[in-house]
Amino acid sequence: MKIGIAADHGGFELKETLHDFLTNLGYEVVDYGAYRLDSLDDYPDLIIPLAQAVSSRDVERGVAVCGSGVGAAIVANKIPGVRAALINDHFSAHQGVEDDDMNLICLGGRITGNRVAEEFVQAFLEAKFSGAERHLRRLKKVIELEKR
Ligand SMILES: O=C(CO)[C@H](O)[C@H](O)COP(=O)(O)O
Repeated sequence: MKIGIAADHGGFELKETLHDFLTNLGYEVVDYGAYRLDSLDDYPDLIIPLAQAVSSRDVERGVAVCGSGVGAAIVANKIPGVRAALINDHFSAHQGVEDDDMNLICLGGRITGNRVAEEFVQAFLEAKFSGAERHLRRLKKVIELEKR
């Protein structure tokens, strides 16, 4: 599975940790930056290219990190086809995929510790959309909203 990853300075160190973690698990990781710690970088400049890659299916899923994960989630969800969520618990990391077909996970580099973040990301990547009729019905309504 090809995974995209991106972070601003608030998430840079966690992104580097997750990049190594995912590579060691055998995922192909595409890094959309930042490529160095720069306290003046702006999360939209890093997260938008990642979200576009998820939307165009250049990568199958995305991992976005900023200081809180909030800005990353806000901007990623502006890109049609992206279903992003800020994740702070293990249940939502997989349930968001199983029920809602979440395709981009957002994390707070200033909130979530490295090992916990690794567990969240692994749960996210190993989860699959259930395809249950009620979830498909709701997903179709979300997709319809994007077309308005
Ligand atoms: O979490 C974030 C957005 O949601 C940013 O990483 C955070 O706002 C950056 O703050 P600063 O420029 O003060 O380091």
